[in-house]
Amino acid sequence: MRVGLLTSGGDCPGLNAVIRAAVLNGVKTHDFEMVGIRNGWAGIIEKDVVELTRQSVRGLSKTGGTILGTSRTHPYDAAGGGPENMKANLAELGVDAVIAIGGEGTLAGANRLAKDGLPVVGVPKTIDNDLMATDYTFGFDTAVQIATDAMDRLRTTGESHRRCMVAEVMGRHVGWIALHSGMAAGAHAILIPEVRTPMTQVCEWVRQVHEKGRSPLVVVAEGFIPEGHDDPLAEAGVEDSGRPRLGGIGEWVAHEIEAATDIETRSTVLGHIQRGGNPTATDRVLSTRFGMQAMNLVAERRWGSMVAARGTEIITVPMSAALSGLKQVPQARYDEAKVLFGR
Ligand SMILES: Nc1ncnc2c1ncn2[C@@H]1O[C@H](COP(=O)(O)OP(=O)(O)OP(=O)(O)O)[C@@H](O)[C@H]1O
Ligand SMILES: O=P(O)(O)OC[C@H]1O[C@](O)(CO)[C@@H](O)[C@@H]1O
Ligand SMILES: [Mg+2]
Repeated sequence: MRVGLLTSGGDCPGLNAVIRAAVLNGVKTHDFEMVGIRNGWAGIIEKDVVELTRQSVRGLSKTGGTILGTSRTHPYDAAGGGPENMKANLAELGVDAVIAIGGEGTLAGANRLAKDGLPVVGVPKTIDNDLMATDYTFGFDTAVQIATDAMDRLRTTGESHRRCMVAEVMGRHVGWIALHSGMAAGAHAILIPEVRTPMTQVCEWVRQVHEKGRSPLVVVAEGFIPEGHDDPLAEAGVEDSGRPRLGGIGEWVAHEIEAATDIETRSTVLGHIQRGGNPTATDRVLSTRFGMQAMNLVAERRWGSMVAARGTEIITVPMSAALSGLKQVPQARYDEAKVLFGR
């Protein structure tokens, strides 16, 4: 069999480790030939592929980004897309199966294509960790580690000046990165999209900490919805696809805190730094196990299914299971963290 791999949606540390593991397992266990499909679904539409050999994936698991490139090309709406065109292109390229590595948008497309008769299996990815049907996605641990390191640094400069420091982290719809990095760094308040924490409460926590002679650290997820607003702040506007480009909440929160408490406050946006660079060891292991198992699913012709993590096991679930909603931070997890807020 000749198997194509593609990465689609935002990049994420661990994508290259998935590619390497899938290729090694495909070649060594199943005697498959492997090709990389460039730039997500666009590579099938444009018939843009590259041979992947054992040598070409050597040393990849420790590297960030994706060697295949990525895009947000829509497999149905893009010119030249649609299941019939894509089937014909795969046949022309001699590709018998596709492993699609992506988030909920990519998996929705992959699921639809599988229903329309394309031989596709999925691998879930996102730093946000918001996909249902899997306990964790690779990239999340790396993002949390980067954010925690950054907050440790914010705390030493904050303590020196007795300032309040606000860190804005990624998390479009859910607050997993904010919750875990904030807890790891000993934050005095964590604000997430799932919980409408009032600013009076945040300012109270900040005051309590400052009165004890400490520098308060406030962590806010980019998707946190501030009081008086119906949606998260998107100061950079809206993309062509209609998706808001989030950002600005850290500055908003800092301004509110300073105005209400008179405590000098600074904000930092961690942004794409959280998605760049080498994956942590934990993410390399998860990605490697996902990549190997995805190739086993191809060998079993389990089209429409995807790999997932449950506890310490790698399991197989229907792709539709990842699309039934977002995996939000449960209220109980937020309440648990709240005990640590304030003084
Ligand atoms: N229901 C759908 N059916 C087919 N294609 C879809 C669907 N939803 C989204 N897509 C396509 O998949 C692309 C990838 O989705 P998206 O941009 O949300 O990234 P993702 O894979 O979810 O990763 P992330 O959001 O974590 O960056 C979208 O840009 C869009 O072109
Ligand atoms: O890289 P882009 O297209 O600006 O996307 C940013 C979004 O991607 C993610 O990193 C992952 O979905 C979100 O946390 C963030 O809102
Ligand atoms: Mg998405």
